[in-house]
Amino acid sequence: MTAPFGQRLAEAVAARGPLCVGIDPHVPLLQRWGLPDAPEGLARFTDAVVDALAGEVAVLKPQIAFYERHGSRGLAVLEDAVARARAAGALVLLDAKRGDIGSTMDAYADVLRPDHPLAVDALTVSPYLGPGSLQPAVDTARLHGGGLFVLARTSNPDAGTLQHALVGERTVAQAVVDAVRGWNTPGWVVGDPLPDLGAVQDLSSRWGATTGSFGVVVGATLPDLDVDLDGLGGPVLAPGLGAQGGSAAGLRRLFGTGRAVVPTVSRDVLAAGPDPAALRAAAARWAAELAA
Ligand SMILES: O=C(O)c1cc(=O)[nH]c(=O)n1[C@@H]1O[C@H](COP(=O)(O)O)[C@@H](O)[C@H]1O
Repeated sequence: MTAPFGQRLAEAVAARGPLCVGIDPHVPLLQRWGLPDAPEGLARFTDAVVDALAGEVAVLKPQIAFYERHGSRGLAVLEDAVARARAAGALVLLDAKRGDIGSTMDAYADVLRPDHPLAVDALTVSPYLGPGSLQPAVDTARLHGGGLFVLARTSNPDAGTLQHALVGERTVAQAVVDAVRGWNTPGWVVGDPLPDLGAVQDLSSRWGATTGSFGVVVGATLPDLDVDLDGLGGPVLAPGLGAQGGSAAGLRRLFGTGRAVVPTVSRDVLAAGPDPAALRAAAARWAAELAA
């Protein structure tokens, strides 16, 4: 029986630090590496990143869009890379931002099953259809020790247009965070009143044996933290470092040092390749800056 994702993530972070490196084979990056924008180029890029970093960082986050654009051959590259990354000890968070009505969501969530061809440890999901639409993914994650990261306050400049909108007295972003807080609380189901904060405070938001398997995405680019993450009970994925302008100092200002934050960088590390030592050095630089 696989241990819950939150526990496995906390262990990986204790062993390797919290940095996640995104695998985003952009066309400009392929060109920079001298590779063709074709499945062969994609495979060489992905293999180099996995070989250099899967034994080093806690989490690798391949973005599925860059593989889908090469059709079935691109997906075959991704399947192979995911299996090799996990075998080398990295947790794989598939960045696919899935979200749909329950029956379809159920099928999307199958990627968290161990017998899926693309079996991963965790998946990014979108709550646009309502947090309740994600319940099948929550159930699958619970059954198979998988994790979910739900988009709450994303890193893009336009994010506040919808995420700051009010539902009742809360922002949309806060409603998403509160739903995830519920998923990290034993026995809570969508539709129940929100758990009393006191009841979840012992579910630490810091790294540890009680780190929950359900996390939120909050961009490292935000000027201020405008959602209340207290009692979340799970990890925060923080993208937007480097290429989008986010910095280690900004991350500390947003989250302090007490939260279970997984900072994630793609282009700013990948641009250092294809030399494996240079890729490792770029990841190590971010890890050191974030730890400072
Ligand atoms: O879910 C994500 O990973 C994500 C959420 C978000 O709010 N912003 C964001 O940039 N991302 C992803 O994180 C990666 C960021 O890449 P870089 O800007 O190159 O570090 C991309 O794959 C984005 O799709």
